[in-house]
Amino acid sequence: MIWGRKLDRDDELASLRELAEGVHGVEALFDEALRLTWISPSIGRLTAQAPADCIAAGDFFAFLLHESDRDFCRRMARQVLDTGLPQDFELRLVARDGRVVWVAMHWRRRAGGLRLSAEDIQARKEAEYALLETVAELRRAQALREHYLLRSNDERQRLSALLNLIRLGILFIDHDRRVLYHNRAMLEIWAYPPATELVGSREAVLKRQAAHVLADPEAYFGHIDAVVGGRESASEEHEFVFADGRVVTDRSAVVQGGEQGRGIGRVWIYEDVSEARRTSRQLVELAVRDELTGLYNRRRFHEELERLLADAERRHSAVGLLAFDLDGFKPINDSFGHQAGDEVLVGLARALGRIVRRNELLFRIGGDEFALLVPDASIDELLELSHRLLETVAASRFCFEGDEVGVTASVGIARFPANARRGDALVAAADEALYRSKSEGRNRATVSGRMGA
Ligand SMILES: Nc1nc2c(ncn2[C@@H]2O[C@H](COP(=O)(O)OP(=O)(O)OP(=O)(O)O)[C@@H](O)[C@H]2O)c(=O)[nH]1
Repeated sequence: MIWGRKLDRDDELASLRELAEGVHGVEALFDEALRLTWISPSIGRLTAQAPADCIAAGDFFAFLLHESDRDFCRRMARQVLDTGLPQDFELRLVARDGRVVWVAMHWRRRAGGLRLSAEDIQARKEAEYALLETVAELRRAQALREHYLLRSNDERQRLSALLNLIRLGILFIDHDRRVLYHNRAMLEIWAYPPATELVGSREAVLKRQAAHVLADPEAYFGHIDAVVGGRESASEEHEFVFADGRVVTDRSAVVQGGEQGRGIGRVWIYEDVSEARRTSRQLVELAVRDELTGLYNRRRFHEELERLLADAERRHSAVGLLAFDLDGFKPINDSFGHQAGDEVLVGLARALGRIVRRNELLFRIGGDEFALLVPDASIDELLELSHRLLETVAASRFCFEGDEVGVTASVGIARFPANARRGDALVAAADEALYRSKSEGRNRATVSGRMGA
């Protein structure tokens, strides 16, 4: 029987060897001390080591296995020896040139030792590594995207807070003429209730509101069509007026970006300039008004004179100039003080303001000198006006320190084009006539005798 068993084992070994020579994977046999007793030639293909060298090395584990896997593999092999239960696991061999080769090992008990079948899984491991690398890459990309998304959300929040604080109205319209963004100031300027949400609304919705609140909606829509239809990427500042009197400006620009740089829409910026316009009007008024009497001053006199003469030249009409100066004004200053003189000037300006017509312009040229410009006036009308003026001045009475005082005026009359064709010559002609009134006794009007030149 013993012989018979030995014969069986030898036969088995022989046939196993024969089989193993031809198979692709590695087959190996170990004795009870875990010494390698035989290994198939295919180990050469895997590790470039000859079977005889593997056996001669003594310690299979130290000779062929990756350093990190040796202890584990020894432990498992011993376990198979002890328990008789087969074990499958994957680990790394190290080839002669130092290359690492992954193999799937199958250890099982056999009479007198262990049998190992190992299969090359390097290609699968590489595929797995590549897959893991791709997954890791994807995760990194996703993490990066999430990071940027978070940052862009933060950025958007910051921008939106900023845009809601500024006083400029901002409206962003996309290519389909829908609202993409607006800030709070835009709602205020266009008189929407504060919580109105316009994002997604069509331009037609905005036009309905505009028709409601603008002084001249049609003119404004014409402007919008011209800007949008024009080729300009940025529009000039345009001023328009609301029905409630507010003055607003708009500007717009195409926002670049999107596919092939065709622009992603148009941004409109609105500014309520009512206050600024009011202030600049007031400043202009201040510059052309006499501070004491509130009448137009010398500067405005010259502007209006030139304007009226140009107009009369075009229309072949006349312009009358009444230059007048108070008589006996200085003694009021001297007797009752400058303040009293001021009151006389203010009182007379008020009284004279009541006798001039809408188209006649009254000026304080300086000191106690005044002027009246009268468009389209005949000489008779100018004389008649001069007498009313003289009467008004003479009839004005003032009371200082219990004394009633008054002044008179001397008037010089000149006409365009009869006495002069230019502004400075007309002023000189009127002054000349005024001087004559003074020298001939005051409180009178004299018509210029100059010939127009
Ligand atoms: N209170 C006051 N006096 C002024 C002002 N501007 C000029 N005057 C004074 O007005 C006076 C003008 O002088 P005149 O024209 O010689 O005075 P007048 O007494 O009317 O003399 P005639 O024109 O020759 O009749 C001067 O005493 C100036 O100081 C002003 O704004 N307020």
